[in-house]
Amino acid sequence: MAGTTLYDKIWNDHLVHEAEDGTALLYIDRHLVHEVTSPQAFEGLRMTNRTVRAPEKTLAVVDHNIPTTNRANGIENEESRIQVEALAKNAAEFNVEYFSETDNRQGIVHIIGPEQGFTLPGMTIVCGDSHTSTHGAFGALAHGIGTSEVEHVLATQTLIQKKAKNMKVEVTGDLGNGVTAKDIILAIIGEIGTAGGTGYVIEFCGSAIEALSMEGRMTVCNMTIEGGARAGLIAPDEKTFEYIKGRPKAPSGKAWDMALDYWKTLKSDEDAHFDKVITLDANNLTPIVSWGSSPEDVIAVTGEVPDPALIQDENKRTSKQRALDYMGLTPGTKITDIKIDRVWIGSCTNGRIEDLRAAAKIMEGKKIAEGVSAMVVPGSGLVKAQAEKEGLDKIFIAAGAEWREPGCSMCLAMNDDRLKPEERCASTSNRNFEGRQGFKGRTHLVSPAMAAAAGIHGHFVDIREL
Ligand SMILES: CC(C)[C@H](C(=O)O)[C@@H](O)C(=O)O
Ligand code: SF4
Repeated sequence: MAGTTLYDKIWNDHLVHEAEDGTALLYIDRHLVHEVTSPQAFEGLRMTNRTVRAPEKTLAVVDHNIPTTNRANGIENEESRIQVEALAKNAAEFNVEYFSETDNRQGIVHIIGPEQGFTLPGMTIVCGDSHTSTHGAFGALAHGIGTSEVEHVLATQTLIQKKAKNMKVEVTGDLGNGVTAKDIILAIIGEIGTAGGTGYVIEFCGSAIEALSMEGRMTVCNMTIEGGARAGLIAPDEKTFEYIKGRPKAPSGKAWDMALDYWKTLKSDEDAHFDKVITLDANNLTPIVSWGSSPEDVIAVTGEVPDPALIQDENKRTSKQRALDYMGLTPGTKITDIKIDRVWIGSCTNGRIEDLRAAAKIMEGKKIAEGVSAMVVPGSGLVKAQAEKEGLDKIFIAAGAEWREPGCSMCLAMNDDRLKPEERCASTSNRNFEGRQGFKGRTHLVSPAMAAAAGIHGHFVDIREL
């Protein structure tokens, strides 16, 4: 019999029951909760007189709706305010630990989990949020769930699931200068398409993945969902253990040693069976810019806006033509000739300290181009504090960028941070859907260094040539 994959192992270790048709009940180790997808779930518990089964395995935080300036003034938008107030009330009533907007540990849910040592290898981790795949960077099985499932997990600490298939994405070779984790995952999505991972859990491996920092690995796993996969994961190694050690919620003492023994077993067997294997050579990768309204619409910074007329499939041709119209772009335009109006640096994809360092390195001693405005939003209060300790905030401010309070912000524009119609933005986030960053706003997905450089020059530039 063939060996098992990392996904198989975590699955088997959490299987409570499996019905004949393959429907399974999985034990859930960690449940992260935010204000958008939890109100009805808590309401459901209340109506049926239930409690939260394992409050110590549940952690709540506000991130999507909170303002990134003047928090003391409260939230003007009524819908946002109600959601935030509901989470505070629900967390108190159901005894769940809660990071409010005044807590310095507050931040984007997928940034604070790892930061607190709440996210650990080998665990099953869920959250009512699609980018829960981020936590897979630690060798955890982590994915998003819907609000009714949030209620189910709150009440039972289990989840009904069907097993996905195994896909391996191996990234061989080494990344060149100026090419980052963001470019790896954009290239992968460009290759497999937004439906390429449907029905699979992806394990990322290979020398270029191993060489990434934990921050970089989180960037890769974060966007797995944009490739359609259920989850993405990376086998834990010394870097993973090093990152976790000493974090507030990580095990310590004897429990640490025991955990470490277990974590070291968390890898796919040599002879494990994968249903699909994809290989990419990191040496061939370049900095990437998205040109359309789907994360699969990507091209090298050295390239040109593609011509949809050349696409054979009619539906695809029409949809890509529409994307170009929406983006206000003409086929054949050099990517480096595209001028931008805004720069947005942040999100659960690229709002960690390493991302801010990369952006600051480019902006240091420079000024944001005339007519361009830039905003830097740290992913958490702790990222913000660390950045300020390193003086990164001063670099951003001196360059003319705004330095904000942590949250999702203009990644999806649920607060006041949004693009105006037809404004063009170099953004470090993960989705470039129509209207994602504001009504008729135009999003180009890039790495933090690429976003910063576009801000300085007023158009996209190849950071390898700076
Ligand atoms: C609001 C939330 C449910 C949503 C998600 O699931 O991902 C958001 O975080 C996003 O990025 O679009
Ligand atoms: S930062 Fe963006 S992608 Fe991440 S959870 Fe918030 S809205 Fe979703």
